[in-house]
Amino acid sequence: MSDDLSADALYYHRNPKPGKLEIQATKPLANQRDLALAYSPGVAAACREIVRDPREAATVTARANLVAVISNGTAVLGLGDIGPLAAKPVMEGKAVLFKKFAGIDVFDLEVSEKNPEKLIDIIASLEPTFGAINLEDIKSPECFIIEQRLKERMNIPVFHDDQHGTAICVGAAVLNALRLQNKQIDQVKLVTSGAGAAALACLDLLVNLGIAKENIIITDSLGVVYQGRSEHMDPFKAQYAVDTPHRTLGEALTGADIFLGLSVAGVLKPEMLDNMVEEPLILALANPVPEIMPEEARKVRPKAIIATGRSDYPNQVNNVLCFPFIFRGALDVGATQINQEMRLACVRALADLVTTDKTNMASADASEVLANAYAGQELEFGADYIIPKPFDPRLIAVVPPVVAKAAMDSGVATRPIKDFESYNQWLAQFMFRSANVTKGIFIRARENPQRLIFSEGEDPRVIRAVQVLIDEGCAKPILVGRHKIISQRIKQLRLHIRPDVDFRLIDPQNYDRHAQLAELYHDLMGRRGVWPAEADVLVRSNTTILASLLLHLGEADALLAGPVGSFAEHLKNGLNLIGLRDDVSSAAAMQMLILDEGTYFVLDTSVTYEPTAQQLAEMTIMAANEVMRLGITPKVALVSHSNFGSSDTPSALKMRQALHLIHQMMPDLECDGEMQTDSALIESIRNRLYPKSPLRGSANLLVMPNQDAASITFNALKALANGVSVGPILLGMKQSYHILSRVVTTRGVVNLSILAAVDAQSLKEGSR
Ligand SMILES: NC(=O)C1=CN([C@@H]2O[C@H](COP(=O)(O)OP(=O)(O)OC[C@H]3O[C@@H](n4cnc5c(N)ncnc54)[C@H](OP(=O)(O)O)[C@@H]3O)[C@@H](O)[C@H]2O)C=CC1
Ligand SMILES: CC(=O)C(=O)O
Ligand SMILES: [Mg+2]
Repeated sequence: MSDDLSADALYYHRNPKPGKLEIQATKPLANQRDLALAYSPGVAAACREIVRDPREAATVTARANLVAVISNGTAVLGLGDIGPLAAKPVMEGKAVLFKKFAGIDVFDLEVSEKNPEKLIDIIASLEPTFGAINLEDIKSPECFIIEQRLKERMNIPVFHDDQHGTAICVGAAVLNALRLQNKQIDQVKLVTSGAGAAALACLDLLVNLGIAKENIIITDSLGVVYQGRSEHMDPFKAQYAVDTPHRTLGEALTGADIFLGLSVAGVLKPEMLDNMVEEPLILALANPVPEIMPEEARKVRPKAIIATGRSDYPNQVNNVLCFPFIFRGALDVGATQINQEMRLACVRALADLVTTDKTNMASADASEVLANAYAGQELEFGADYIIPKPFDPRLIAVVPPVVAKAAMDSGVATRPIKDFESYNQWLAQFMFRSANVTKGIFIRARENPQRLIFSEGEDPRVIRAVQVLIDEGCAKPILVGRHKIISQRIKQLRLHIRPDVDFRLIDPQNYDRHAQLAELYHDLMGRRGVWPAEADVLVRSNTTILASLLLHLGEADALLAGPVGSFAEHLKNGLNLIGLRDDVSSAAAMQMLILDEGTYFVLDTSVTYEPTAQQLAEMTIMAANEVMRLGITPKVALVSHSNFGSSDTPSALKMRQALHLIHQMMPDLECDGEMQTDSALIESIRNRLYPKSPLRGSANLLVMPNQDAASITFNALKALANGVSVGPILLGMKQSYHILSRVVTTRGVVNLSILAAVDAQSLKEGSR
């Protein structure tokens, strides 16, 4: 490791707080009442519930989502027996990976105990605390016995990551590499460096996948493990001892197709590669430094496929690709073990993710996240891409469901999943934080798919989003754009939607209705200074105008303008050609903001610069109805610099008047004001100022006195609190007309599209 990387790593671990994780409460603990619920006396109710039925531990404690990462520090990475204390950074690392990639909570437990019997007793006694056990960096051969005995004793999954997590990733990499090299698995010769936990488990799985045992030679710190060797042997190594004249790694590699290194740094010398076939597969997986550096191997075997355990080279074969996702699937069905069926399902899912252009629930927008995360890297199945990348957001969507299914089919699931569609939607939240909030909208959009017209149909984000909408069955898209460009982009993005089959395509360069639409445009705009000749030019050149006219004619149910062009320009077209609802005097834009603390809405970020009290009241009612449509109960605060009449500035008076109007227009709405933002969000502060406020808990819809306040608040919250936004949701238009922002992602297009679809449905049903 370079001195620079070491220094950076130490800085990373030390700042801003020592270590990599902390515990966070998931429930409020702000007052006497919370204390009574969380702790004595209320907590006793939860205890009694578990006494009544132990399965309730999964509903009243964090256990079902809690994994123990346990090590005694005897085989830490390739650093050897450095002890449990020095192993702690690695275990904290595993913990944060579990959380980051799969939302699983972990306690890392470094145990100072080398005696297998005692360690087994210690770990077995932890069963009440955890939903599963991940053993880590425990040396062989003890690890085999420890795992086996714990599996027998415990009724929760026990998984030795260095064995099975590694084996699963190696299995997927080998299958894909052999496919590229056009080699049959039962014909290849494999040699290991290492005969420990990881190596032997990989071999067990590879034999299961078809490698012939007689084609394997294993080597350890003493060289080849041959039949008859007595020194430094154990029964686990002995299973792979072969009758061979070779005694060294170099000799053993003669004619070998695969080198599998799970030992220590630098043991594979370049000259040893001369003995291998011309196109070998070199898996040099020791961490942090591999058995051979890829550039050295490449000099001797230029056609080799090379993988390491590191993230700074292509083909990172590392168990991080497996453990978060296999545990997610196992925990979600309450599996009592992680068995071979589940492991094989995981191998296939990892291999397929790279080789198959498979569409899954969120593939098209997930691909954009993947492409952005690995900008500039080749993500086409090939010698430098045989295994998924750790930040591939599809892993969480694809692996847990197949693992869960395998657990159910093999009879080890205690809480089988009944509805995989909902489960998939739930998993999507790990890829996209908005997924949990929008899940109900997806379902509604799918019930009655609407015709959504996209005026910028050539934009890659729109094309990807259309793929998702079609895969999800939630819309009948219409794209405005040049046929040739859209077809090319579909191909470049490796999507599978077909123009004129899966979606309607309107090519403005080859459209026979320009004259008719130009006349309509002139009819609508003739008294606003648009001449017939101009109408003709605008309809031909401005796709938002063309799409708006089709929406006006009822040939589409909803329109998504942008993401090219300014919000103001698109809004102007919408107001001109679609117009406002009869009962409102202006439109408004609401942003949804998803933060760790919850989901909030901010109004009006982009339309009316200085709304009147009447306009504020109208937009609040529209916004509250929209929030309800999302399945969330609106709790409205009219925010201000003034707190319940503490100031009589024009702005404070305006908010008070707006409140008065809202009470008249929608008496049941939980709404109060004017108040400062902290009073709006924190009930205890509000209670000190005005305990009789009808608003309870935290407000979730913040109505701002003007556009500056709304825009500033929204952007500050989004930036500082790492928020995800959905919007702007345009309110008040006569038809479902929405505007995509210039910086929108594919997921953002999908989200606004389904909101637009549901808006169109409500319009048809007369419920908005
Ligand atoms: N990329 C990945 O995802 C993973 C990589 N690994 C890496 O694999 C390696 C082994 O881990 P693990 O199996 O858990 O540890 P173990 O302690 O169980 O096994 C280590 C093995 O390496 C062998 N070894 C040690 N020194 C040499 C040497 N000089 N020449 C040849 N072999 C040697 C040992 O030989 P002996 O039996 O003679 O003592 C033993 O067989 C580590 O580098 C680890 O980082 C592990 C898990 C996952
Ligand atoms: C990756 C891992 O678990 C190891 O190197 O031990
Ligand atoms: Mg490990």
